[in-house]
Amino acid sequence: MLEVIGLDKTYGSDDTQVHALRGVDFAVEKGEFVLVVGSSGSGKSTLLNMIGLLDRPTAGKVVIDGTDTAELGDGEISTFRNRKLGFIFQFSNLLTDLTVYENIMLPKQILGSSVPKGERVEDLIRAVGLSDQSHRRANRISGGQAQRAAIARGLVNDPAVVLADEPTGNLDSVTAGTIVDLMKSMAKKMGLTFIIVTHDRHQFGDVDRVITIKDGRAFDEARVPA
Ligand SMILES: Nc1ncnc2c1ncn2[C@@H]1O[C@H](COP(=O)(O)OP(=O)(O)OP(=O)(O)O)[C@@H](O)[C@H]1O
Repeated sequence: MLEVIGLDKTYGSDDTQVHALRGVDFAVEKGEFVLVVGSSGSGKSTLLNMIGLLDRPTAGKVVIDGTDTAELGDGEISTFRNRKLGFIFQFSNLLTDLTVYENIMLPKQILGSSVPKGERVEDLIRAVGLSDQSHRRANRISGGQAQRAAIARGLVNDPAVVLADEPTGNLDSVTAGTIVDLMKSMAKKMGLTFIIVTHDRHQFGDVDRVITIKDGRAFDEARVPA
């Protein structure tokens, strides 16, 4: 489903170079629920940005659902990203003038799916527990409800891989727990592959895999060098 091969990322020019990723290799199977952890500045967001095709690596490649994304031109990348990837951020980033329903529909509209599959969207909204909020404006709902809407928006195009950067980082611990439960249940129900960057590994309980980033290198949980 996802292969990260020899991924390297260097920021800046000669005198001020930061080598953020150094030969990162791993593969994730369909349906895996994976956490990416590591101390501040270790390279987690850089890795997520490369997998999310928001930035290009200096070397190496990312293969998503059989497509070598290094081969995609700049024009093809955004369509591929909208079709294959779902994003959930720390802040829900909803458009406050739109309703919950309209926010959730946005990725579908960007993709230009000619007729919105209304019924499936309704199912999704029900599954995230927002049926009675879907016609409220996004600025009239709570932080937890906004993150539920952001999850639905991230899943609406039935992505091959869902990428989440600190999805519980802005929530109190009780609400964060409900959001973790929701992501896990949606992953199971829809057979989705999740890759989640978090500072709070324990909030997530049992997961399929934990990848630790240390100084730009990736390690499986049991093998992180001291
Ligand atoms: N756009 C950029 N330009 C230059 N350096 C950058 C850029 N983005 C990240 N870096 C540097 O790359 C390294 C890795 O940063 P990154 O944001 O990936 O770490 P992180 O593990 O996500 O950190 P945090 O947990 O604090 O968000 C850091 O040294 C950072 O300063």
